Amino acid sequence: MGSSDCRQSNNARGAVGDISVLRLSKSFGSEPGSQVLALDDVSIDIPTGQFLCIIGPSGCGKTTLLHAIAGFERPSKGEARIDGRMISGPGPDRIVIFQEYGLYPWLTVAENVEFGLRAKGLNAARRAEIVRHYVNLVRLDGFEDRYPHEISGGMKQRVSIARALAPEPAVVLMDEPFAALDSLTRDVLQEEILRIWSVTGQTFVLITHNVDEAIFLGDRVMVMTARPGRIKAVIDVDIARPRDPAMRTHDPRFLAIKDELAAHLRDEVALAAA
Ligand SMILES: Nc1ncnc2c1ncn2[C@@H]1O[C@H](COP(=O)(O)OP(=O)(O)OP(=O)(O)O)[C@@H](O)[C@H]1O
Repeated sequence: MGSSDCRQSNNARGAVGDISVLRLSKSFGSEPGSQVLALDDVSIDIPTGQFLCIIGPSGCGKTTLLHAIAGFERPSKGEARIDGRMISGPGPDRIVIFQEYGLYPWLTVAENVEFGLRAKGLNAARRAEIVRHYVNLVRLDGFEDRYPHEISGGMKQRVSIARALAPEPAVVLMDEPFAALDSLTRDVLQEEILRIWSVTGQTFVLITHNVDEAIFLGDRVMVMTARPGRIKAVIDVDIARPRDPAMRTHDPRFLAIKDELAAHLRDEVALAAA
């Protein structure tokens, strides 16, 4: 199965991955005095195939928003929709990739990648074909029979990416997926994720604390305020693709967006710490 086949099969399922968040608020806790307003009146549309990065101070509600889109959290007010349908729980059209790899230690690389396919009613030959494709996509050929404890952290995250993508969800939600990795591995995986996104045509939403990562990856970067999380700014990353990693130090537009983001974040981090 080639990359274009993968994109075709995504389309063939009719899973387009258009997300719409409308006036969404979320509070935690039931006692009036101890309620925490995590998200306040957040609205954003994420069209099919877009790469949106979310950045904001610690505790501002980034994960809560991602979980509302994933269907793990129900909004207190407002709504989130995918392809026009109200999100009321998790579904096969969305997948979350976490910072912790979440691999099954008793399964090999190939078996971990295959795991999400078992519920799809595919025969063993078809599953093996899909596993081969995704193992190749994350460049883990030759490591199919290794167990998680036999591979590096970067490779573990590649496995978790392959496992998440293999069932071909329309939307890929990532919560600081590279935060636990050293900076070199992180740089490599950023390029890998861009390459994968460019061939699959899926909608990607990625939370990060890293301004460079947000600009390098995103079509847009959404900056959130200190809690309660609101949208402070949504900045278009109007830099052509494919993007060269060297742009992070040289490209004037990259550096201008970085300054703009840093200014927004400085204010909010100061508020969060106050
Ligand atoms: N299940 C929960 N019960 C109570 N409070 C919660 C719950 N989940 C999140 N919160 C609170 O909601 C606020 C937002 O949390 P959230 O994890 O979404 O922030 P975040 O921006 O992802 O933070 P970080 O960058 O530190 O990961 C925080 O004050 C957090 O303590």
